[in-house]
Amino acid sequence: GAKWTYDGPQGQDHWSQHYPYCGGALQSPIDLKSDLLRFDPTLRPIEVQNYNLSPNEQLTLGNNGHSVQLSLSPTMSISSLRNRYTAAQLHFHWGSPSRPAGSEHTVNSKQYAAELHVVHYNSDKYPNISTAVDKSDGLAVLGVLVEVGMFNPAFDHILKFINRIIYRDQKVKVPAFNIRALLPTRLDEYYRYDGSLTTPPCYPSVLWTVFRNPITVSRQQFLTLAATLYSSNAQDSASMSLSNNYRKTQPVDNRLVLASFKE
Ligand SMILES: NS(=O)(=O)c1cc(-c2ccccc2)cc(-c2ccccc2)c1
Ligand SMILES: [Zn+2]
Repeated sequence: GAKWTYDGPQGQDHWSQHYPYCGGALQSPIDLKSDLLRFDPTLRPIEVQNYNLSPNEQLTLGNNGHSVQLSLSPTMSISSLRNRYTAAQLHFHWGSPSRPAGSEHTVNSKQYAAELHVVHYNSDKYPNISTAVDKSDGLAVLGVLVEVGMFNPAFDHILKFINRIIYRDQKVKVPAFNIRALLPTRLDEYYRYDGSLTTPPCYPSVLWTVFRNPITVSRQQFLTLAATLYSSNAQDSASMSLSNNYRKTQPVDNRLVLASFKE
């Protein structure tokens, strides 16, 4: 589709001109405000299957100009939802080297340094992700807030290859690793709401699960993520840094935002 950016003339305030859903209802991300939350005791712990991939398996790490994304094995899934959701890819959103605040979801207006999204599609109902992406029960995304703190060994399985994909459309095969290690320890504490893709075409097709507890990466790891990639391709004369690739929080309107835990 038409190229879109996070800032400038094709920036997020203009997305709806080419992508009408971006100006519609059920948009993501949102601010997860305590006084909005409703505790729901029926929300079960998230159960993932086969996230512990073998290093003999290879995944594709790529720079799509808007984020760094890692393809995932179709043996991976979420098994605790009404339907089975099969993993497709994971990617990140982050701030900039000078401003480590680039998460998409915020908690009581606090913006974290970055956010990890693990994208799954409803494989009980749809044959592949392309048919699922615009269906109201099509996608389930696990959101993980990222803050700067302790070094994260799992995150380094991605970072050590990032200088191979500095330009848009560059890809590299990397050994798989335990993707579960990128999630927080507790999968029983999370926020849950109906939302959308946070990038164009902004389809309102995502069952969002944002874990309460952030993961940490070291300051050096954050700087590597935020300062290495370009959104421009190798041929472009003017290189554009890939940073601040987060959408601003959207109106909650009359949506229910559930929490699996009591504050
Ligand atoms: N942020 S997100 O989770 O809502 C998201 C989901 C998917 C997505 C991916 C596969 C199938 C279906 C949806 C793609 C992106 C994306 C990010 C950067 C550039 C382009 C697209 C972002
Ligand atoms: Zn995302």
